[in-house]
Amino acid sequence: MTSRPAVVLTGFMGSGKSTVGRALGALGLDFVDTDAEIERRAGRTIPEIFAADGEDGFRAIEADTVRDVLATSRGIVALGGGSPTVPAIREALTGHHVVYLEIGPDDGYERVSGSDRPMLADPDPRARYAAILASRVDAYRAVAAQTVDAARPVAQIVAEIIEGLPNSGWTPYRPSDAPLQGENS
Ligand SMILES: Nc1ncnc2c1ncn2[C@@H]1O[C@H](COP(=O)(O)OP(=O)(O)O)[C@@H](O)[C@H]1O
Ligand SMILES: O=C(O)C1=C[C@@H](OP(=O)(O)O)[C@@H](O)[C@H](O)C1
Ligand SMILES: [Mg+2]
Repeated sequence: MTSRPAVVLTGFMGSGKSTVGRALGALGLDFVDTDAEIERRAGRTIPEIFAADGEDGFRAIEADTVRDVLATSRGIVALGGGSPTVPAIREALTGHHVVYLEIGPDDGYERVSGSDRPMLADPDPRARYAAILASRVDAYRAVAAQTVDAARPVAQIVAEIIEGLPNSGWTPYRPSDAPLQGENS
């Protein structure tokens, strides 16, 4: 049993951190989405937190929550897209198996357009999406141990992440691992 999360997912909004994290977790580990954990702790939605406390207020809650989750999770953790921009979170990510789900501005925007993500509340959300993504790419790469092309089906992304796990990492349960009846007789 590792003493850390098996996988920590980073990447921009729409790269599929929450979706891929859930799919990885379904293979046999706990899954924590730090945004969901923020909402649970605050008793407010992320748009409500941004509206009341601004982005700085949200980042402060995010820093506390992510640090706690990294210290306690032994499973799959999906971060919010802005986590690697927060110095305290970057520091806390040191030594973790961080996987960067890489998505381009067109593919990524198609997935989140029309959502209520507060960072995209702008008269030109497509341009804002591209601008924030460009400003964060270096931060994602800096924290990542593995980079995966996220513009592909979820099953392929999951398979590539499993292949990239360090030896000491989690070995997912696959039904094909189970001995066939009568195999050893
Ligand atoms: N690999 C994928 N292929 C197609 N659609 C995807 C993929 N990954 C995520 N999505 C869809 O994109 C949207 C955003 O995904 P989500 O997991 O919330 O991203 P993130 O947590 O990185 O912001 C969701 O509607 C989800 O179903
Ligand atoms: O990129 C960002 O700054 C944010 C991304 C969101 O998470 P997802 O990346 O899961 O959409 C959420 O944490 C918040 O709205 C801020
Ligand atoms: Mg998410």
